[in-house]
Amino acid sequence: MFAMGERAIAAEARDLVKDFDGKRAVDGVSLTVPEGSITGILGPNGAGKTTTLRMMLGIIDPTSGTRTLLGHDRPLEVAREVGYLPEERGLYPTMPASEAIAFMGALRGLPIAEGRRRALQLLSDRGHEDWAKRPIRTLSKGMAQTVQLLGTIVHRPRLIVLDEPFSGLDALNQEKLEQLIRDQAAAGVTVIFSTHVIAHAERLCERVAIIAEGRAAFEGAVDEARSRLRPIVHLRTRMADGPWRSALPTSAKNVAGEWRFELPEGGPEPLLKALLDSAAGIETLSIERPGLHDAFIAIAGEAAAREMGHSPAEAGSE
Ligand SMILES: Nc1ncnc2c1ncn2[C@@H]1O[C@H](COP(=O)(O)OP(=O)(O)OP(=O)(O)O)[C@@H](O)[C@H]1O
Repeated sequence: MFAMGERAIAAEARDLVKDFDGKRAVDGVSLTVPEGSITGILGPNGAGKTTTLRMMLGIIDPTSGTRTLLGHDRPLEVAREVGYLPEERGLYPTMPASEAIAFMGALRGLPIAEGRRRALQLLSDRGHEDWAKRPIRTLSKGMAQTVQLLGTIVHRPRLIVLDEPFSGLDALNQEKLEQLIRDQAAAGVTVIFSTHVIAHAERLCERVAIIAEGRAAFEGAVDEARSRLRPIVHLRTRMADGPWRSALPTSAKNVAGEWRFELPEGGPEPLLKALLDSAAGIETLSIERPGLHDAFIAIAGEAAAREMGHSPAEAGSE
């Protein structure tokens, strides 16, 4: 394993390409995942997120490009140290929940007796001890998904890869999942997850890869994506007009009485001085840092953003 600055790298992809039947599904995606970080792969449906994750895990081979997982360039060699929640959820319907968790651990080399012990612990830590004996088919979809998620971490992997883990969960369970992801990262586990909901990535991720039409439009720190955009000024004044207007950039737009514009390079002081000198009467003034959603639009374009479930309301009902 090599380092990025002072940090070890848990996973890395370089120029991954995947063709299916002559059609390019992934077109040169690169990704650097520092150990212990939470990294999001963001993009609309069909962008190539699942295919990228499968290549990184070694489930499929890339047409070209390279990847390393926990220092190995044959990812399956480290399968026991990896947890994977695939997009297609599925557990044996007749298996009791605790058995399903232990079984998933056994598939990754955890002795079944230890798996059973940990399964009960994982369930009771979350107040779900009553689920333990219930066959999967008697659980709701969200409950079954939680069980599958616990099965993904029962063998205490160093790296977990979650494909669209939030979809199918209600708002409360999405929040619990966010906490689980944070707890895992705090314990030193590296987390990679894919999503088409920007809000989850914004709240959780240190780094993101924005994928649109198979290409990585951006890969790096969330802060770096956001800092590509200038802060936005919102201003309301009592006076509709006055000499202060010449301090506004020409691109300023007035939306229902409120001026909106990018903070000029020179910072807010010249504007503030002009407003005060000409007694514009400031009613409201705010300078907002753009969010990841604004950065996503700037990087991947309006069309890709429209395909994403980006509003908080949508994020809650995914
Ligand atoms: N096994 C396959 N054979 C043929 N085409 C495939 C295969 N797997 C994926 N594709 C195609 O590759 C493209 C990217 O799919 P992928 O599942 O990676 O996207 P995604 O971003 O994960 O989207 P979603 O969230 O909808 O799964 C799509 O056009 C898909 O139809």
